Amino acid sequence: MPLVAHTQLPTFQRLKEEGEDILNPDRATHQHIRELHIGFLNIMPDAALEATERQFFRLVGACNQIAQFHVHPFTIKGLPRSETAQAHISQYYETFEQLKQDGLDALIISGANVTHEHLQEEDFWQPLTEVFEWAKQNVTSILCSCLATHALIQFCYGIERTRLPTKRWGVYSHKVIDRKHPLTAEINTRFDVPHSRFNEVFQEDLQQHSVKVLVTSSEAGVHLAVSPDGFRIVFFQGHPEYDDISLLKEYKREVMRFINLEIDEYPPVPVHYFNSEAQAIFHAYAKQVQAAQKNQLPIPSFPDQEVEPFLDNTWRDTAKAVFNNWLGKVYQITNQDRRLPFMPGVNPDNPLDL
Ligand SMILES: CC(C)(COP(=O)(O)OP(=O)(O)OC[C@H]1O[C@@H](n2cnc3c(N)ncnc32)[C@H](O)[C@@H]1OP(=O)(O)O)[C@@H](O)C(=O)NCCC(=O)NCCSC(=O)CCC(=O)O
Ligand SMILES: N[C@@H](CCO)C(=O)O
Repeated sequence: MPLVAHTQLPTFQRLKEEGEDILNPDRATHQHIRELHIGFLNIMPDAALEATERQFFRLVGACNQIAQFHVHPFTIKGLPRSETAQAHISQYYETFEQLKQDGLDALIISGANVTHEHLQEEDFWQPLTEVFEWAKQNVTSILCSCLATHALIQFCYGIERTRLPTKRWGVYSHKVIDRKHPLTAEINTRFDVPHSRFNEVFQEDLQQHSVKVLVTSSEAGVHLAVSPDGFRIVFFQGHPEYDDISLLKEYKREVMRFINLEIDEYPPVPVHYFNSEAQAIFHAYAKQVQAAQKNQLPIPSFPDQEVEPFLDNTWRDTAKAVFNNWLGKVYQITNQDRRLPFMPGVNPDNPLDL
């Protein structure tokens, strides 16, 4: 929540010049205080459906303890769903139709699993672009994670993602390259983010289309970027929402695929994620698995519980800070009527007046 410049203290002016959010007393007394309504389009596969819900709800809830947030989960057609997942959706999710009528201040779109070579061949492509088309006109800002980022970058700017020779998988160090942008204001200038993807969109391609790149990693590429208007679409290529154990679960899935003879090579570990103790445990486990296979003995169970105490979360604080900046800015410019994206006087082509 922004500071109110309730006196002439020079610090207010100085901070304002540095880009800090400072409200003048008149604006502060006339602000229409209300709750924020955030849509959450969950397109993750069944196994991660509820974990992903928790991750994004947690980020929204934990980023700011003062404002009130209503998060509205919904999904789209074109994704395979088990009976259990479908029952969960039917019981607890809202419909896009209803949300269109009620209005949203912000929209989060999760990552997804893909099965086709080109994103436009996925069954969920058309429904996803329908949500996006509506949100672009009616929602103050849309935040996309990983696959949603790839899909919307393709849809908006015609940039197709590129398949990487090996999966980008691990926890990577990042640097803020635009320290003036309100999304990166007052956050750590170097911080970690998990990535988990076979594909990438590149900084030069984004910049050629005037997409503003804010945070990059020398090893993992772009993490955070915004649409040319500076705010209306926020792109995350990494997964700042991941739990401490999310990459461990993905690693376990890959090892299980090896054990079940679905892949030929024992999977590599996600990089910069396991410390030396955890790596030693997994190194020993890989040897045990391969020896058991060779000698046709029972496969020892995966040592996840042994490893869990060694896992660190080195990304969540910054993830919360970015979310807080994002939702704070949404609040400052959204209309009192939640069906309208902007207050009077806000320029949709440059809503933050950058
Ligand atoms: C890795 C798995 C398969 C693990 O799921 P499993 O059901 O096997 O897990 P499990 O070991 O049986 O454990 C079940 C418990 O763990 C929780 N759990 C499951 N997945 C979790 C996760 N990712 N993070 C944290 N917790 C998780 C469950 O809610 C459940 O908790 P309770 O028991 O407490 O209820 C899943 O998480 C998954 O499918 N992840 C999504 C991977 C993915 O498709 N990502 C795409 C995004 S990547 C992208 O968008 C770009 C794609 C690209 O470009 O390549
Ligand atoms: N953007 C509004 C808050 C939401 O009603 C204001 O600043 O008055």
